[in-house]
Amino acid sequence: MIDVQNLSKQYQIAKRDPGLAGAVKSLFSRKYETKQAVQDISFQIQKGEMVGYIGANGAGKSTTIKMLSGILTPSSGVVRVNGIVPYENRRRNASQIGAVFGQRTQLFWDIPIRESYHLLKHIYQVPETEFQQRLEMFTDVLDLGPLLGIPVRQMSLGQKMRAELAAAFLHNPAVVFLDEPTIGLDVAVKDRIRAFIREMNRQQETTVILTTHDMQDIEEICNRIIIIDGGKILYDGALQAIKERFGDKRTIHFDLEKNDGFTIPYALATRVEQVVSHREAAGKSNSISLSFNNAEITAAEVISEMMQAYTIRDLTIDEVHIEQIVKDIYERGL
Ligand SMILES: Nc1ncnc2c1ncn2[C@@H]1O[C@H](COP(=O)(O)OP(=O)(O)OP(=O)(O)O)[C@@H](O)[C@H]1O
Repeated sequence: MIDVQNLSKQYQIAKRDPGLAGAVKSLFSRKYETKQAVQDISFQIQKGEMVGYIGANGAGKSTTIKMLSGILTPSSGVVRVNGIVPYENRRRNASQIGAVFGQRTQLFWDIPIRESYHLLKHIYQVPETEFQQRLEMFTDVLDLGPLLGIPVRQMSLGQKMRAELAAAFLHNPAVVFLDEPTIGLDVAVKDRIRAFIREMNRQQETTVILTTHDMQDIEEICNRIIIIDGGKILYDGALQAIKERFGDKRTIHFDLEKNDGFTIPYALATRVEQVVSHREAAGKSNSISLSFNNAEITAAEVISEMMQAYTIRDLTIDEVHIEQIVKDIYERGL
């Protein structure tokens, strides 16, 4: 379905000296520097796969997706989506792909979304009965009923995102690119969106490429992940395999009675690491999170040592999250 071979993309960035003098100088002689955004990546994605394309900010995710959707032309390498070279056949490629790009909308801003859907039906030449069936199913799964008569302009972020997803799938594309489809949404809307994506994949075998920083999205939707860093592929494989490989990682969150100058108990010092979890980040000052490898030390041992050194009010043990795994890979390599 998707074939990417030795794909690279460099951007030319105009360089300018600071200040007014620099601005004037740049009018006469421009200097450029090259930014290597994507560097010699290759992968194949089969029909019906749901792949998480993940990496830190600036890793090269959007650049790759833009090349797959035909918005950008690669500097070198080959891309084929269903046999089509996207940037050479943008129109043909557009009919077989759907996309949701974070904050951007493909719906008409000022007209009720029902009308936008009808326009998309004409643009993509979707037969009437198929259109009606699909719209009915989308309305049901995405709870669009109360929104059909409203323009995007008047919608909340969660409502807009549901409307966008329906638009992306309306012409039953073979491949859908989803860029942060659940960002900033509440848990109920996230659930609905994830269920919708899974349902479309189940019914239509839609191939889905998902870029997200939300690891829950990945865990609930994808069975394969590609991790990109500095424009290069760091890992490409089953989500489960990487979880098993790094699955010995555990984190325990302790709620301490007092926390004036916490230090890791001596017996644990070389085997556990203090990490900043969302609790500490949220300012829960008596919270301490310790991360360790279960193959080196058991949770029971960590808890026992902590209980000897501190008065503990409560504790929770975290499951292995792919987010932590990815962070580890970034920091320490595979
Ligand atoms: N139009 C552009 N001109 C110059 N450099 C660019 C351009 N677009 C992206 N870059 C650079 O290329 C690199 C990869 O950017 P890209 O947008 O693909 O990253 P990303 O993984 O999608 O990041 P994010 O998670 O922040 O969206 C970054 O260093 C970025 O600064």
